[in-house]
Amino acid sequence: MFHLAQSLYDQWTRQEEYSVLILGLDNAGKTTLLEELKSKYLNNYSKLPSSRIIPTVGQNVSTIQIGKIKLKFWDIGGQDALRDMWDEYYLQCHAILFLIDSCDKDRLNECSETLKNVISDDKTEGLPILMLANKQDLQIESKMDVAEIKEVFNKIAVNLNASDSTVRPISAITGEGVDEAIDWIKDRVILNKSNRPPILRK
Ligand SMILES: Nc1nc2c(ncn2[C@@H]2O[C@H](COP(=O)(O)OP(=O)(O)OP(=O)(O)O)[C@@H](O)[C@H]2O)c(=O)[nH]1
Ligand SMILES: [Mg+2]
Repeated sequence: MFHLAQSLYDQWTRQEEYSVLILGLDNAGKTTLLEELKSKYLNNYSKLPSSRIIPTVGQNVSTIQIGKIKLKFWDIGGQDALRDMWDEYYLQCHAILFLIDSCDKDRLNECSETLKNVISDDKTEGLPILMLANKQDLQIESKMDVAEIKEVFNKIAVNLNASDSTVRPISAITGEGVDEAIDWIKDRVILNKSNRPPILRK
């Protein structure tokens, strides 16, 4: 009887945990975004100043609580030589955040080809993909607006049959658009949970 009660209690108190991969070219702002998430959603966390964020070789991981679920973020290095390792994470994740540097027109092609590789991998099939047009706070001439970025990136997602995707503006530095991005991800991983079930944590 005790064991039954214990197992029911365990089931009620367990929380669903979903993994979210943060991908994008080097310099897109992935680690800056993770820092912003930690400072917004973790108690007593002081954000690293931008000057102390260095290019990622490997990964940074952090878990935040959003309502009743946990979102575990994996920020992976985006340098060319590191991108071959991304696919090792695909089967374990529940959603992808793909960051685009809105001010780097010169690398738009490299960026879109990189996204194509991610979406066309069988292991990402059916995953929600949120494309974030980052660095919207910068007021420089070369900045692409969200409509321009949508024009390129929505087409990629549609042509490659990404099941659920959208493009949103964001600034990882000021935090503008971050709550909306998290809401989108939270809703989508829950909607997709029969395809990619969460891990249950005590
Ligand atoms: N103005 C502005 N600068 C940003 C923003 N996000 C990131 N940056 C800057 O962009 C540069 C690269 O940021 P990172 O967070 O290190 O980029 P990353 O995608 O993690 O790069 P890798 O680790 O090499 O893959 C840093 O100088 C950041 O301060 C943003 O929203 N606005
Ligand atoms: Mg980084």
